[in-house]
Amino acid sequence: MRIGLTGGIGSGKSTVAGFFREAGAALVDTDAISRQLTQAGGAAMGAIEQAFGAEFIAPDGALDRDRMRTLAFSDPLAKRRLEAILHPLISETAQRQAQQAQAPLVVMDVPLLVESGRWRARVARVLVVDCAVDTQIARVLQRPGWDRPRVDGAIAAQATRVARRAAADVVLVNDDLPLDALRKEVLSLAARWGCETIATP
Ligand SMILES: CC(C)(COP(=O)(O)OP(=O)(O)OC[C@H]1O[C@@H](n2cnc3c(N)ncnc32)[C@H](O)[C@@H]1O)[C@@H](O)C(=O)NCCC(=O)NCCS
Ligand SMILES: Nc1ncnc2c1ncn2[C@@H]1O[C@H](COP(=O)(O)OP(=O)(O)OP(=O)(O)O)[C@@H](O)[C@H]1O
Repeated sequence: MRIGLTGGIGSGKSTVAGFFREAGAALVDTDAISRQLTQAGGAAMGAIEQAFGAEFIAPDGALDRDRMRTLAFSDPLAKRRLEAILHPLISETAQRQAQQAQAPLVVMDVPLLVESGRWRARVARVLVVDCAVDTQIARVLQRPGWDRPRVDGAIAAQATRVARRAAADVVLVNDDLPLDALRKEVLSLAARWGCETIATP
């Protein structure tokens, strides 16, 4: 069974994905695919340099993520140009990884599942990790390279909580939830969706 895992920036998707992996699910992580495509020599780098110029390439040949983050989360047109390059490549790679996965449950971690029309038909269920915007902001501000305007820009560029929850088959509320309680909820979902949990939930 294939499920889509989504949520706003900093909601806790990667944390939830890690618990699914613990339960024996295979993970397809579109953020990780995007980072591979934009490493030095990555399949998207030629088109990115052509579209944005050499100043967006770091000295090691990878995408200059700090510079692109600043641009993409303040300039919607630039973000769309970047997505036009990356999304078809991310989509193709994610489909291939999902087809090759052997596990009974395949979890596709797609931050933009609700925003982009292409994912819903590919998954049997949509699991949304939801939390308050203030929680998202506090979590993302802990990361190096992020400041308040960038966090606000990223949140504004994503679906609203209401839209995301409307697209959900299951919502995991991840505000003030101890990690162990979150883990238990994920292990029981994994069991429901076909994983024999290896740990006692
Ligand atoms: C703008 C970039 C360079 C910022 O890089 P950075 O290392 O800071 O972030 P990272 O890639 O780890 O993403 C972190 C989070 O940002 C949010 N985010 C990323 N891309 C987007 C986007 N196009 N629109 C809205 N939010 C986004 C997601 O919540 C994601 O989980 C990078 O996110 C990027 O290349 N984005 C375009 C590709 C994309 O749309 N990826 C989403 C996977 S479908
Ligand atoms: N229930 C929780 N209790 C404590 N900390 C949490 C909880 N859930 C998530 N976090 C922390 O919040 C931060 C963001 O979580 P995570 O990286 O899983 O979010 P994400 O949705 O994958 O983010 P992004 O959209 O940027 O990829 C991490 O440092 C994580 O450890």
